[in-house]
Amino acid sequence: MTTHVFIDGGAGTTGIEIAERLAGRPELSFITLADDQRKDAQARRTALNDADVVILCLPDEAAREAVSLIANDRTRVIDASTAHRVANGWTYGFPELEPGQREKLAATRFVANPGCWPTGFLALVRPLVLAGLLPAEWPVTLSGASGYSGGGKGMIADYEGADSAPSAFRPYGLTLAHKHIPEMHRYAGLAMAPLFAPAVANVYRGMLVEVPLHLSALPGSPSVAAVQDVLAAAYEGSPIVSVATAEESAAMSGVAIEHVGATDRLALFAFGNADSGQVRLVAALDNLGKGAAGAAVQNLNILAGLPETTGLRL
Ligand SMILES: NC(=O)C1=CN([C@@H]2O[C@H](COP(=O)(O)OP(=O)(O)OC[C@H]3O[C@@H](n4cnc5c(N)ncnc54)[C@H](OP(=O)(O)O)[C@@H]3O)[C@@H](O)[C@H]2O)C=CC1
Ligand SMILES: CC(=O)N[C@@H](CCC(=O)OP(=O)(O)O)C(=O)O
Repeated sequence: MTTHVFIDGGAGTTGIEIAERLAGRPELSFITLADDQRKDAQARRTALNDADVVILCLPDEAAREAVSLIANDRTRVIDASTAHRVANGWTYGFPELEPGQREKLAATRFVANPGCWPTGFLALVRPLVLAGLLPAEWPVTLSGASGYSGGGKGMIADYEGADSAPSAFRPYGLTLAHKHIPEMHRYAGLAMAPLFAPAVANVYRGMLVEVPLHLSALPGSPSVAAVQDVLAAAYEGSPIVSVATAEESAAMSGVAIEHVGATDRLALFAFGNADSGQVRLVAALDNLGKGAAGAAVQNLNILAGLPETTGLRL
């Protein structure tokens, strides 16, 4: 059976990446709009209602509008924006979040694709909370750097425009109220919202997310090896998420923002020091891969009952 797919916002950075991943898949057919129709509400309404699955690659307001234009009880939605990530009636599109999440996604009509930063953060922190190694009450901080394509067409123009003079490394989110905090707070299962210190780097794509922890101050003073074991067990057998072994991490002198390249992989590390009882948890991903388009395609596969990695760049 053919699944009819409409990518609303298909001319944008994430939409183009998704279309590239879906091209040539015989089990899918695509509804497309001419360039002069892609922001026309009537044309979008028709496409949104004709599709079996729509993937929204739009600013938040346009994503909310798209959902309001759906007037049937059949079309399923994968929203790449921030609009519905903590909204009632939506299922968070991170299948690796915890046991059972994949099954919830397979059964839902409305999927909220995670933000790129939360993807790295939740992959590192959620298993530790579930295992009881990190108490829910613990104050957690994350920092990191993103490629500038994370800011979509607008930020790409800022970095690549003829008159632009981009900074090599630029911390932002300085009001400590970044739009990704609510989803990180909720889905990590933390009592306190994490303190988030993001930065944008002068590279097109790629992302590093880091969570430092004083293990010696945690209840029971868990070892670096215990952290490593929990992460390895959480993603054992995953074709997408990898956890470097202690030996692999010990042999590394750094992690590049380009570590996974333009793929849909998510690579996790626990760099620790047993003497100091400290660990730096690091996630490396492509903000446009597992951070956006790869996750949307993974979710589409789950909704359609297809092998989860079909079309992914691994
Ligand atoms: N870039 C990333 O790394 C990630 C992005 N996301 C999210 O995905 C969504 C898309 O982001 P991104 O692709 O980066 O953004 P872009 O700015 O690159 O693309 C957005 C697209 O939406 C189009 N658009 C805007 N308003 C409307 C409308 N009313 N009707 C139809 N089309 C419209 C734009 O048109 P036009 O071309 O004319 O401007 C553009 O093509 C956002 O919500 C973003 O936050 C999520 C995770 C990561
Ligand atoms: C570098 C940069 O600006 N990145 C974006 C996040 C991109 C992303 O994850 O998209 P959503 O906006 O859909 O969550 C930001 O921090 O707002």
